[in-house]
Amino acid sequence: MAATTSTAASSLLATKKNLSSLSITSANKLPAFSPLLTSSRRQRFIVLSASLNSKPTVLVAEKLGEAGINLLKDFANVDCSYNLSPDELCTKISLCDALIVRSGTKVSREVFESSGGRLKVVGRAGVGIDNVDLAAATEHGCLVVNAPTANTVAAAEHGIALMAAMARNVAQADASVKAGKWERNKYVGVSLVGKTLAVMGFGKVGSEVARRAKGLGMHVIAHDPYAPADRARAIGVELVSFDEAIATADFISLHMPLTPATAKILNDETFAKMKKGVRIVNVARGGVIDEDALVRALDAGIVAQAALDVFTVEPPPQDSKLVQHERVTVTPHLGASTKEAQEGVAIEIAEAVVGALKGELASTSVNAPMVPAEVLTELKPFVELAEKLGRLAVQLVSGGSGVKDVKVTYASARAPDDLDTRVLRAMITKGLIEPISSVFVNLVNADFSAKQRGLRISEERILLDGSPESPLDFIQVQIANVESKFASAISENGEIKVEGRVKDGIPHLTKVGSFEVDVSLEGSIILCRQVDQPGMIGKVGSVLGVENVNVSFMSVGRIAPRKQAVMAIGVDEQPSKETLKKIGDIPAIEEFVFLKL
Ligand SMILES: NC(=O)c1ccc[n+]([C@@H]2O[C@H](COP(=O)([O-])OP(=O)(O)OC[C@H]3O[C@@H](n4cnc5c(N)ncnc54)[C@H](O)[C@@H]3O)[C@@H](O)[C@H]2O)c1
Ligand SMILES: O=C(O)[C@H](O)COP(=O)(O)O
Repeated sequence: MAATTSTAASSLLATKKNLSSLSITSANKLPAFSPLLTSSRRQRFIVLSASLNSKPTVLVAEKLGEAGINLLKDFANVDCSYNLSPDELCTKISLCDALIVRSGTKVSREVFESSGGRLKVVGRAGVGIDNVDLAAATEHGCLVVNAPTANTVAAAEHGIALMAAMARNVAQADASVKAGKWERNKYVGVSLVGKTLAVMGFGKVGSEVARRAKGLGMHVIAHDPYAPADRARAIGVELVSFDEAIATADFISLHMPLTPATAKILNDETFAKMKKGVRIVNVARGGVIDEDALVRALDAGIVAQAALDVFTVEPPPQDSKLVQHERVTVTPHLGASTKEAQEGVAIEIAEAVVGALKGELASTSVNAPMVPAEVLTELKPFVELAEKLGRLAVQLVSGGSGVKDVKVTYASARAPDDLDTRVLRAMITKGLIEPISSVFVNLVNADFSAKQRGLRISEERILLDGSPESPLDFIQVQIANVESKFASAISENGEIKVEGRVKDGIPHLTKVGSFEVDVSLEGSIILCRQVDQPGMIGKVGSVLGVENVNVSFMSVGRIAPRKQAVMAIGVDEQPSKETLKKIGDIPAIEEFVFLKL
């Protein structure tokens, strides 16, 4: 199934190469982008199985709830292979369309490279995606989705459980009783009520921890540079600076993602700023704490106790000083491990992966724009228009011109923040790149692919008066600093210009250079410039008719009667080279180009 005939939504992720430029002047000289992508980075196209009759294959590399597995099986071949070594994963992946992991599998660049372009989606059955090389996924056009909500409560409950257990020495006392001791004085704890808890990272888990801690009578403050103050206020939590949070807290609970900015955010320097006797809970990621520094802070008495569910290396070495420390309570990354959370996560991720394999946009995508379904439905014909304008524009460029600067103009009566153009830009990029390279472009890798080629795409809005019922009036694509194989496509300002609109749900080409035309963007198009005179439509039409090429649409745009005109002819079939030559031989035809959509 060609991308041009797939649904708009499926063409966003499932894409098909469509090498298509053909012109009598330079049939094989395609315009070069600069710098060119090295061939090793080029990707093969895969048609997702929804458009073929075979089922896709999903590799489930870590234990997933049964409900999720069943959902996957309805749509795909499911290979549950746990505990694969990195090499085994790389070997298997070339046979898989999707991969589902939890936190225990490293989805490295090698995995994407080994997939040979077949892997279309990685599903992280949980929140943290620090085990997935997102940059590599994006470069390979592989969508990454996660299951961000189903384990929130489980993680928050585990954080609270660890905090309470730590404060009352539950784990240590349990071990002591089981060892035959009865040490009531040794395990006197501290109370939670009235204590200050600093929640570091006020996202989904952090907010739920804060809510519960307030219920326990704690004074809760939070630090999160990106959290809205009104959400914190609504829960009765004050947002404070990092330094204030760590300096005033009796308990610090970590709930931020592991990123370059948060790695080892608790270290010697920051421990030194804490209140003596502070207690630390970590159900986020081990890497946010410098674990050696934590041992030093425990030994120095700065940190009274720590309760840890996560570690820099999992499982941690058995002789880890931190794990063995008598004032440290540990669990083996159990935050998300409740029956309820695991069923929820399994369903959430299975639905996201199946949706992505069907070419739908995922609402939990991590490396692609998340566009609500209703917005996408409204944009659907414009998505198609955008890709086709990109395809047409680039095919008008003379070979060797080096496409670098593309300006896209959206004319709309909608307010700028009421029109999400990310999908449109991605589709224009796809249209610009695919006809002249072997790279496939989708919503995930469009910006990356453009950047790789030094292709600068600038966007501009024209705000129109009137009713904003339709999201867009027209889209214009201009390519600057290039020569055209069809000189009439160059507008007054010296740029290749094509413009299109959606009419009755169908994308139309409405302007080429300075010439107004009107041809529906279906099939392919022949553009001819001729001297405006009677009989031209008939002459070209009869050449095509003799060759059994069906004309779907014809439109003539002219500057003035009997002067130059551009004729746009929509054709269902691709005319042979001989047919195109016969059109070129018609005396009044000054130039023409065949463009494949
Ligand atoms: N132990 C487990 O089994 C378990 C279970 C669920 C989640 N988690 C982990 O918990 C963490 C939070 O998960 P979530 O679902 O709440 O994610 P989330 O994205 O909803 O929240 C993370 C919050 O951290 C904030 N943040 C980012 N950088 C920060 C910084 N430098 N300082 C302070 N805050 C910062 C973000 O603004 C966001 O509000 C993640 O690391 C996740 O992987 C662990
Ligand atoms: O980020 C998460 O969702 C948690 O750390 C859970 O990880 P898990 O799926 O490996 O239990």
